[in-house]
Amino acid sequence: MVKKGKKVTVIGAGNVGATVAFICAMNGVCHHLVLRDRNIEIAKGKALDMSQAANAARSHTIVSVAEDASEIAGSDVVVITAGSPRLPGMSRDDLLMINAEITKEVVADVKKYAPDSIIIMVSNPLDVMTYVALKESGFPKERVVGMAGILDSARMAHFIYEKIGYGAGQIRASVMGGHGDDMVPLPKFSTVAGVPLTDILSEKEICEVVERTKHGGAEIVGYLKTGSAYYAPAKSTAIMVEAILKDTKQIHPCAVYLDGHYGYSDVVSGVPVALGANGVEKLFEMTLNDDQKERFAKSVGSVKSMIDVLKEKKFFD
Ligand SMILES: NC(=O)C1=CN([C@@H]2O[C@H](COP(=O)(O)OP(=O)(O)OC[C@H]3O[C@@H](n4cnc5c(N)ncnc54)[C@H](O)[C@@H]3O)[C@@H](O)[C@H]2O)C=CC1
Ligand SMILES: O=C([O-])CC(=O)C(=O)O
Repeated sequence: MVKKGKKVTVIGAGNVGATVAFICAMNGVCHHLVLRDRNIEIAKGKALDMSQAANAARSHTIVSVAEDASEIAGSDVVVITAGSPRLPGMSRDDLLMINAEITKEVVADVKKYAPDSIIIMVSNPLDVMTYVALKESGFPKERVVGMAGILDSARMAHFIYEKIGYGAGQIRASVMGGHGDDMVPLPKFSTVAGVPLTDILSEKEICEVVERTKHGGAEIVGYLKTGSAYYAPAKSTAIMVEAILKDTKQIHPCAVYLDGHYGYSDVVSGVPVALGANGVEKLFEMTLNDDQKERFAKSVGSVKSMIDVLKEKKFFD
């Protein structure tokens, strides 16, 4: 009997989505990778190009296009990157209404054709879109998870490296909270090969790293002009896909539904979770000091206020 292979669908074959697909195809993370986009021609061209790259890489991953939504059936993981990116001068929150409508539309297909999948949400504003995906799919909270914390932590690690000039690849930075201007970098939980960051950098240098991390996305938008970052976002997303498909149960910061955790309910925010075959296998509640609690409260509050805007507009009815 032929064993069923792992299937990953990426909805939104733009910069982030296509790069996620490319990384997964090159690394043979799944057997079948499906691209879906409202622009079918672009998706077809990219799928063909990637299929040829997979052959060059001797990867077993088959890349195809779902011209009809029904072709996403049987997906183990669905990555949603459909939506508009921001342009210079915009905040992620400015994408709220346009991307909420797109998310609602594509999640309806996921609910109908891939009801047993795990959704990895990427579109911005990330925490609110993860909430929208959860509510519109009706999936258990463990099967809807947003990508942001791995990216924000990687950015912080890079900025730490730029300050100290050594330890590349050994820096473990920690960021929690929402993926917005109020995100919560945690220098006290960050280390370089186990050496606390607070023993390596001065308070002023740490403040500079924290501020640059908070605006890490905008910095890249400022250079690219026509959209936002995609290499680090795509790699961060592929790490989540792999953790789920390989059932690694490794701990990553991800955006998940809080149900009393850290004292918050009915909201999504970034916290450390173990990812595995069931999606979010475990959520970790870290002991925060007063400053960290205050910053986390502000971040959760920003996400809640956007969810309230959607509720006021009767978006979920
Ligand atoms: N969570 C995070 O850390 C990050 C989130 N993002 C977000 O990811 C999203 C995608 O960014 P990019 O790939 O750079 O944008 P992009 O514009 O390159 O790609 C978006 C794709 O979505 C497609 N699309 C739009 N509506 C659709 C629909 N209804 N059905 C199917 N496909 C649809 C478009 O045709 C396009 O190909 C943006 O919202 C961006 O803000 C980007 C980087 C990091
Ligand atoms: O900055 C943006 O708009 C895209 C994003 O979320 C990021 O790169 O962190």
